[in-house]
Amino acid sequence: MKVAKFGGSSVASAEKFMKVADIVMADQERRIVVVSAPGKRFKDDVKMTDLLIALTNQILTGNSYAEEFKAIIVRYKEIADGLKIKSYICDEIAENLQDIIDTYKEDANRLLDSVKASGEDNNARLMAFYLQSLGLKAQYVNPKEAGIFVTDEPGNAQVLEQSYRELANLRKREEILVIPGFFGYSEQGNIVTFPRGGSDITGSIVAAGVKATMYENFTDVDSIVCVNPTIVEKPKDIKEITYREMRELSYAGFSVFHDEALHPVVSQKIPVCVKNTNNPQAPGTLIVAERDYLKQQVAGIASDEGFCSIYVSKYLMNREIGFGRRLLQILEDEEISYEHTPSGIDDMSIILRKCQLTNGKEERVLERIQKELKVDDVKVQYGLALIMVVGEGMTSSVGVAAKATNAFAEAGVNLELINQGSSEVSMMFGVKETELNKAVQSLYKAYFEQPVSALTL
Ligand SMILES: Nc1ncnc2c1ncn2[C@@H]1O[C@H](COP(=O)(O)OP(=O)(O)O)[C@@H](O)[C@H]1O
Ligand SMILES: N[C@@H](CC(=O)OP(=O)(O)O)C(=O)O
Repeated sequence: MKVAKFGGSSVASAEKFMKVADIVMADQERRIVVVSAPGKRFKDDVKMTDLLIALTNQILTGNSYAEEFKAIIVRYKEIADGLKIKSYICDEIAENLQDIIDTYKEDANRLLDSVKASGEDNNARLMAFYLQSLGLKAQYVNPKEAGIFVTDEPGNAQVLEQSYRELANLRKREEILVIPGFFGYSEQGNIVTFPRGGSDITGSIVAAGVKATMYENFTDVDSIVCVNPTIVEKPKDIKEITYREMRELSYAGFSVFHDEALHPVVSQKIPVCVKNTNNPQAPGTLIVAERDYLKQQVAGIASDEGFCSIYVSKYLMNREIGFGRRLLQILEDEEISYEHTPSGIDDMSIILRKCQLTNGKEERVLERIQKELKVDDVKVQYGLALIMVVGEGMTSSVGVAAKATNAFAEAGVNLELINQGSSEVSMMFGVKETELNKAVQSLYKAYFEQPVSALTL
């Protein structure tokens, strides 16, 4: 049994729905289909989830939401009309959305989560209806009925273990089951969404629950490529990659697959295959437990902008017991999450996304660090980009790090920070945002265009 998840780009229009149906019909093993809300049809299009967020904002600010509501229904209607399926389904979608608004309009968090979830929910109903219209024995299954139970944190759900037991029952069902991605139900009975891009997570949970032989993740590219394709032209495809490598790369910038979508399938070693809805014959990228890394130690180079660093220095910091804890406590008090904390004898830096320091948090944090920790210096440096070089073979190989530093030197890029050691499969580098492209291009050349020369220990 295979679980096939179709991302927003694969269900964005009637034409894409038809491709999905062909893919489902081409393999009898594809028994469970997980769908996202309609995504972008062209570069500047707006995803359904963003339309739904805009609708919620209008409601919460007390403004008229008629226009936003209409735009949502029009998107579904265009799909339904293109598929020549009965238009009453769109009336049902409109009623369902209005019900959600009326029920939750006094509770901002619940309203937002329920409205966002309706994007996938209504799309799954539409998909099931379409597959039925083609004569397939297909059935929409709500996540509550399927048994997807999650923590009660709006917009940030995590799966509860009991879900896997419940989901196992789906194996007995004979129909093609269509499940909406992106949300589950809390034990309190609330609809709760995963973080953005979370339909990948639903697909993985369902695959683990039914003990699928394969989790197929359909998107709009033939395979995952080893570096951001907007920085390097036509980079190499990744044919095979391990769960650990993929998680690191996803977290550090490969937005094609959600980093939290690996954990559920890892313990059962269910292979994940990322494939193209527009070219399903292409083999795609296989994500597995182990790979032969001797031929290619580095699997990929991920990068992302928008970071900053809080630099703190104090003479004899190393001897001050509890300094690190008190520093991080200040961040915790402000609900700031950080990424890395490289440190020296008298210095420590905290690397975080710059969006974490908005709404006066920067001023408050700096003041408290200065006052409570009596530091010699504290400052924030903006414009930082992080690059993550990831590969299973790296820690057991000589010369992999040297290749990176040589590549930075050749590109004339100054390294702001290096962090290696905590992770067995990655090395992290910080550079100025303005130097990011040069740095990544040079690293790509070093790791993917030159013959493997590192010695294996
Ligand atoms: N390393 C990468 N390899 C392939 N695609 C990538 C990579 N990094 C980012 N992407 C982008 O991810 C997109 C697919 O992800 P996403 O838009 O979330 O798809 P979906 O709508 O199917 O969920 C691709 O179109 C591509 O632009
Ligand atoms: N629709 C949600 C969830 C999701 O996974 O979407 P996509 O498959 O388009 O990444 C979002 O936009 O975040």
